[in-house]
Amino acid sequence: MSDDAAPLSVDTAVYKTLLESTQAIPWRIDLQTMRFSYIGPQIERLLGWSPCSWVTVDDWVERMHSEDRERVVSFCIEQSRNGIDHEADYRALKTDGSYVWIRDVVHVLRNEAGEAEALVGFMFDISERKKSEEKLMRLQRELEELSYQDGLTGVANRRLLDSVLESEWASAKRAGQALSFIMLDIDCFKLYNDYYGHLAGDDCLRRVAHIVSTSAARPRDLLARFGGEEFALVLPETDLEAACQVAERCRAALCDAAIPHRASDVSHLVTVSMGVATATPAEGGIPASLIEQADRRLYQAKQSGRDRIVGE
Ligand SMILES: Nc1nc2c(ncn2[C@@H]2O[C@H](COP(=O)(O)OP(=O)(O)OP(=O)(O)O)[C@@H](O)[C@H]2O)c(=O)[nH]1
Repeated sequence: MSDDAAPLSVDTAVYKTLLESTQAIPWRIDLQTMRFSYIGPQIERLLGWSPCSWVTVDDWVERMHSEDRERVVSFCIEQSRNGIDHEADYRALKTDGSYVWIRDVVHVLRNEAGEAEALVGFMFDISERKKSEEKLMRLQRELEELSYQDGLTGVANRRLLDSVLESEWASAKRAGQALSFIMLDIDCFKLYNDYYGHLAGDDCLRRVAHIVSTSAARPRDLLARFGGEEFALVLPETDLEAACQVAERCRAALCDAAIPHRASDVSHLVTVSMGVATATPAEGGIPASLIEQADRRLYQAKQSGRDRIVGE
């Protein structure tokens, strides 16, 4: 601006016009009476409530989603009492019963003596932003789930198995309880692929995964694809005898499913071999030792003819 420019005339009407032409909705609350001394007319376009229906702070509180109310109101009261500018996100009720996400940006106004005398603020409609945030969070969750899932069978993958085994090992150690692990391998699966084709092999893997998952049904039991045609079951708070019973259930369920395997050396149906191991984790032990033991027993099951369970 040049030195000889005319001074700007400060006109309340100009400010009012400016304020009321923004997307954001301005408001003012007198701290002594806790009443609205002003609210922009835009509020009616956004929520449906006419400006004259915003009388006291209770109108603001009552038109807030009940799930947000306690958090937002206590936060805003606390900040206002301490004379701190603040922001709060909440869902505001519309006259049609739906809700709009609002971000309220609040500034504490003080008198000349420095005492807080009013709150002024702007309400911003952040519904679109919230929708994008929620979508992003949903995508993130899906991505997380996918990164722990075996793409072919839909059961947990090796990564999730390792992390669950680690945490179950720690909790078994704390509680002094048994933790069991079953390693399960489909018999003569190479011959299955050779005979029926790789796609049928994939389908067989999916069916076996489903059957085994229904045989170990406690909430903390975990079935994972260990790799190739091998699956693993983590069974917390389960001793060897109970784990062998779970293994037996898997075998019986597979037998009931009667998936043909004409090329098998063992049977005319798909069969599995299993190695079962149990530990009561102690100081110094590691989860990998449980996998190794189950793997050794699985090898014994294969060596001694397949279609069997070795648990000791
Ligand atoms: N269809 C399909 N086959 C797979 C997959 N992953 C591994 N395999 C096959 O599984 C077969 C495993 O063969 P082997 O390790 O020789 O074991 P096996 O033929 O089951 O013999 P035993 O375990 O000794 O009874 C191989 O032919 C792999 O190609 C998969 O995702 N889909």
